[in-house]
Amino acid sequence: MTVELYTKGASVWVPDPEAVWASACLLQDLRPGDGHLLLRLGDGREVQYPVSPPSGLPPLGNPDILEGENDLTALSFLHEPAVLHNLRVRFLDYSSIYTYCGIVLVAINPYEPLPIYGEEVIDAYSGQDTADLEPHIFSVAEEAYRTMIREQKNQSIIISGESGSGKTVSAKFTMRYFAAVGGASQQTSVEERVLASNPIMEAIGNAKTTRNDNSSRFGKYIEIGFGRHGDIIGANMRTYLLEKSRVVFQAPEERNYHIFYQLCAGRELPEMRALKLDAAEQFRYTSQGGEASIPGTDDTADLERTRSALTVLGVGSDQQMELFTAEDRSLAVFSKLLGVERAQMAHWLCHRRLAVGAELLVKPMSGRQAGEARDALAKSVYGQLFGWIVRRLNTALRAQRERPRSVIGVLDIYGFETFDRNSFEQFCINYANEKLQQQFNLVSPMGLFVACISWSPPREGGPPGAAAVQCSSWSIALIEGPLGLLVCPGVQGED
Ligand SMILES: Nc1ncnc2c1ncn2[C@@H]1O[C@H](COP(=O)(O)OP(=O)(O)OP(=O)(O)O)[C@@H](O)[C@H]1O
Repeated sequence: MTVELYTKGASVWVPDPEAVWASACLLQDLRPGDGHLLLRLGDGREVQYPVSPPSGLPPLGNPDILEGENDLTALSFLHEPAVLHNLRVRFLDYSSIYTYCGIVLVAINPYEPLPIYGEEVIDAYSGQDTADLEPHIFSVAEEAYRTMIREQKNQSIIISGESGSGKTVSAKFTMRYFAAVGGASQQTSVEERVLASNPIMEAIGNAKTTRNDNSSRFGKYIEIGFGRHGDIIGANMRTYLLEKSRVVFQAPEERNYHIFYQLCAGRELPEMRALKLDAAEQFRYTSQGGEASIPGTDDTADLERTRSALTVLGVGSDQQMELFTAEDRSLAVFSKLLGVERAQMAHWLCHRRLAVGAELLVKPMSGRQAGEARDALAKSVYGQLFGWIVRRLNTALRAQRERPRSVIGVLDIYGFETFDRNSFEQFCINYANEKLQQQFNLVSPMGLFVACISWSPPREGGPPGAAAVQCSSWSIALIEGPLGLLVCPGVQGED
């Protein structure tokens, strides 16, 4: 900070226990040798604020004319209070959840449906220069689409943020956008199939956590393939790091994967009776979290949604039943469903084989060891099923007529709940450079970034987003180079 800027009338930000940062006005110039600033706070109080120039000075406020700027990089002073204040003004005063930060789009989770994703909005962004339009997730999608068409180069959109911040919803909106702008020229059902993959992946890979009722418990990278006319001709999905431990253990107030509750809820349907299921409360693997149902969620209706999406993707009802017949609490039913002899299953769940020299010994396991073996089997079966479904979806989504000319990849990545500047930079290095470039083999790995932000947990009854821009534990990562500045939530905490 330049000491000369601390003149009478200038505004500064000072730490505040309530509001995190409070604006204050300088009542006199800072003179050489001064050990404090004379400030007037927002409530009218005059205070002497200790300083130690040149480095120990409070951050300067931006000129009023820049209040609510739609691009953070346009601010004269870019620091934590300036960023938080600007996002807060945009969110609370302008009802804008989106703000640019150079090539990064910052998205605040509104936690309520907004009327800003309809077809008329897609039309407004389609074919437009995004610099002329308000920040929006569609502007990121449009930018990727236009650049891909113009430069015939693959593009990528990286969506990151903490759990519950809105990554999956943002990724879905980008796909909806591509389906709308890339589907009109040819009457193809590819875009329908791309969208149909969402409910299926949510059923088998999402679960209720204490932070998010519909939390994706796996990383997802979806590549949409476009033909020479810019139309969607196929898609491919890669998943990684599925949280398999959830299959056998859930923390209080959390659930196992949605599909289990959907199947239990639909157990009375004629076609489901063969599964011989009970209520979810009756099974160890679906009841450890306590509450088996989620207010506002109808598991039976969701089962229908999952099944019709499977049908759209060409998984017939017989095959669907094969998928669902994976587990049951009763050994007899379980063995029958898996097609394994019951006595053998019982034996090998309770015994293990040891090689001692040239001899093979069969030893009984303790109760704990047998429980662990059962859990390991359950996790493995679920992991295999998950992989099978992803492969099956990819077959249904694969481009049929021609090889895609170019692709847009959307990476929806979770698990950075406590990332600070260093770990975020590490994330960028790992995912933006190495993984995207080498593993995903993208031509243009430094794509567009969407940073989703929210507060955690959402505050009941509070004004949406208010806490988001006040949370003291947030950190700001200043990333040099093409990323510009990214605002990311720091460790969990409420104001
Ligand atoms: N743009 C939005 N408009 C309305 N509601 C939203 C929006 N984004 C997120 N939400 C709400 O927030 C919830 C959590 O969002 P989402 O599931 O996308 O988070 P996430 O970052 O993918 O979390 P996780 O990492 O746990 O999967 C959604 O179920 C939805 O209710």
